Amino acid sequence: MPVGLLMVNLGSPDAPTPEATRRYLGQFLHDYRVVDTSRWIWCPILHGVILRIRPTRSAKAYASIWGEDGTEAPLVRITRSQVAGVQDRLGDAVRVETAMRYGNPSIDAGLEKLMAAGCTKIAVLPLYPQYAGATTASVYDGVAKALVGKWNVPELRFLRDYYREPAFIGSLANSLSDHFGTIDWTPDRILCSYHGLPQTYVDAGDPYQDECLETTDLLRAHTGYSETVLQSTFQSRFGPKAWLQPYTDKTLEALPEQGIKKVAVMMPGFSADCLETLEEIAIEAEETFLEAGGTHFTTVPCLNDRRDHINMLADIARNRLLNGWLDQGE
Ligand SMILES: C=CC1=C(C)c2cc3[nH]c(cc4nc(cc5[nH]c(cc1n2)c(C)c5CCC(=O)O)C(CCC(=O)O)=C4C)c(C)c3C=C
Ligand SMILES: [Fe+2]
Ligand SMILES: [Fe+2]
Repeated sequence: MPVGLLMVNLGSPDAPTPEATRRYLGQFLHDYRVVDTSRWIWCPILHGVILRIRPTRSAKAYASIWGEDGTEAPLVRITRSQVAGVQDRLGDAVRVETAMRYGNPSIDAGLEKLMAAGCTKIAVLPLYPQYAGATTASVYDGVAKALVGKWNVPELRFLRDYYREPAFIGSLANSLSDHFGTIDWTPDRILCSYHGLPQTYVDAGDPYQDECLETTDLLRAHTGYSETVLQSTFQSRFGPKAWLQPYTDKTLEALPEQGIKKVAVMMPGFSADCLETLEEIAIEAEETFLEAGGTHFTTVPCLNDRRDHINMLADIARNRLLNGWLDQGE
């Protein structure tokens, strides 16, 4: 019997339409790990305002980045490619499946496939380098929920984070130098832009901010870039509360005034390109920076299906999740 590996990312709408985006956002924004406000307060806001307005706006943004073939969102397509690469490296003893925390292919469907293939041991690899309650822990919840009511639950292992892996930091550094090989100018500043989180979540004990800042420290140590050149910022603010700072958009607006006119943005918290990297940064943030007086802007692609990234994911699956399981002749 093979052992199972479920690789999980956040998820996207099934299509870049307001209806599909409403379904996806409705599932996403009902997750307590994502929005912890009392449902007496949150549900009227969510159903009465957000799910009426945001799906149309978000669907337009999704349409601007949806692939040429139009079948799947970039995040889902890239995750499938990562899964195929990891499957290739791990061989037949491991059955690897793709899952999304929200939308499709769902965690329920991924686990069903693995169990139907006879996997009684399943490892879960959330594709988030840094832990956050809103992402990694939510995957734990999604897996637990999918097993409610099952008589025969598999043996389970989860990966919590992998930002400290030298091969992860090495892949980020390689992706940066590969990308710089494609442009004919040198950035004055490189932003490491991480998805934000409400400040209250971090105050309550979420270690996400520390793990992001440590990722940038490790990358500085690896590349030799100074604190002034390689800087951490936080993007994708949602709602009126304070989120982790400095904000990426505000930083980009302010940099040209300080004489910093050539900027590169990389996103070491995203394992695959998605709406937040391809639209918010590569389209919106570039526009913000150039309008504020910047002259050169470039977005470094996420690690996606780069060979060093896939090798790293296969290695951490083998060494930190599947260790011991593969030797048992299962
Ligand atoms: C990488 C880590 C992520 C964290 C941490 C995270 C927290 C978080 N996100 C929202 C709200 C939204 N995020 C949205 C998209 C989105 N978020 C992540 C990753 C993290 N989110 C990814 C990879 C994506 C892209 C999905 C895609 O289909 O490409 C969206 C939806 C898009 C939109 O309408 O703008 C929302 C909403 C909150 C509230 C939160 C922390 C509490
Ligand atoms: Fe609701
Ligand atoms: Fe998000």
